[in-house]
Amino acid sequence: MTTAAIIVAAGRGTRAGGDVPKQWQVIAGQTVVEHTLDRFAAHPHVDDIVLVVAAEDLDFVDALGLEARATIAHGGSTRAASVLSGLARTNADYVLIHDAARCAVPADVIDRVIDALQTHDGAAPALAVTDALWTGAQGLVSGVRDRTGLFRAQTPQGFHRTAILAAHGACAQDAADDVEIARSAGLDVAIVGGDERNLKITTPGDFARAAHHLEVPMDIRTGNGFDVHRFGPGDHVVLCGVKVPYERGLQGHSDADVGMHTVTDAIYGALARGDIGQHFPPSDPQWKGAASYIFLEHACQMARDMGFTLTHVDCTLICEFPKIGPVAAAMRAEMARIMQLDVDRVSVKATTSERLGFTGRGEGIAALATVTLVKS
Ligand SMILES: Nc1ccn([C@@H]2O[C@H](COP(=O)(O)OP(=O)(O)OP(=O)(O)O)[C@@H](O)[C@H]2O)c(=O)n1
Ligand SMILES: C[C@](O)(CO)[C@H](O)COP(=O)(O)O
Repeated sequence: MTTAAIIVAAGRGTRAGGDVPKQWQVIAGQTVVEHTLDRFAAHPHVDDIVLVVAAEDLDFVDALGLEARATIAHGGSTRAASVLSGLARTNADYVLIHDAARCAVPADVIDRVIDALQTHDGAAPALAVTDALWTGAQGLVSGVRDRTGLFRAQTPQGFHRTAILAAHGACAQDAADDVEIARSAGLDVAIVGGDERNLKITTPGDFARAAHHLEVPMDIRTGNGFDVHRFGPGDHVVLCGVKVPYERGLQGHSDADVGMHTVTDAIYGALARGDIGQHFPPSDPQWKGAASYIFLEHACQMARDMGFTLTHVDCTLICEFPKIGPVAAAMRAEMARIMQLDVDRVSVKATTSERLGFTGRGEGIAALATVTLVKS
């Protein structure tokens, strides 16, 4: 059995307000329609998607490249007409008719509708009314109604395609939803569990409520860096942006700031965007003697451009001399300034290698770094 989602998005959204109809407004990083498409595209039992849009909204479809994500159908002046237009564009066995404006529909609601279609002509999610129900007039409560057996209807409303197509054909007037049309044709429609997150954006306040339910997956990345520079003639070294007097200097094409290079490489690593040599080739004369903050600022800007926030940096310098302890606070402050980070998110520490190896013999300085980047 095949299943198609028919997402109706041809309304004008008059109650929601805004410069464009609600389904084309952006919440949580993308348009309402794109969130809704994501939900159905990610569902393992949905084989096909038909998106029904108003003819005057085709520019949005083009701009967002939605033809690549769904079959596009043209909507009508009523919701029922839009549904009928969508039904004409699929041959699937089951159809799930869904409001584009319910953009946070959870996958298990879709599951329950599809499951119930194995034993019913139709199935739709709903929530039992739990609040007391009153009638009112002139600002006063005029009566109480029994809430027993009352439900708040949601979508997707699922049906055997041929059955709902025939029901629409036989229904002369508009209806609130497809369940009403199905029932007027005598189809049995099962009620399955709905979900409060499956709200329909209807009024302006609903945008923030829906955005709250859209789970934007957090992307957390760590990157590591390692670098070595050899000692040579000189009277100071530059480490993590701080000039430290010493009897020798570090050799390198740039200012040889081994700490800053290591952190820069760690950021490129977390972004999977190569390394410092790739962005600033040693063969390029313009970087001869360059201050290394240029490299670090480039990596930080690249992270921002890719939507990441740098949240933490830990850099370890490995050397016997010069002693790092007295200048570590200045190094943290300078690194934090360049990276636009709070200083309590920047660690610079040092260790010796117990006089072992090239760092132990005082031939050079090595540095290690770990950084954390977050996109949410
Ligand atoms: N002629 C129509 C009317 C509505 N819809 C769609 O049906 C869903 C539910 O309708 P509703 O929330 O009432 O949307 P609008 O008609 O756009 O809202 P309003 O009544 O505030 O103008 C929405 O996704 C809407 O885009 C549609 O495809 N075609
Ligand atoms: C289909 C529906 O979402 C069920 O709750 C609803 O009927 C759509 O539109 P309405 O105009 O807000 O009733």
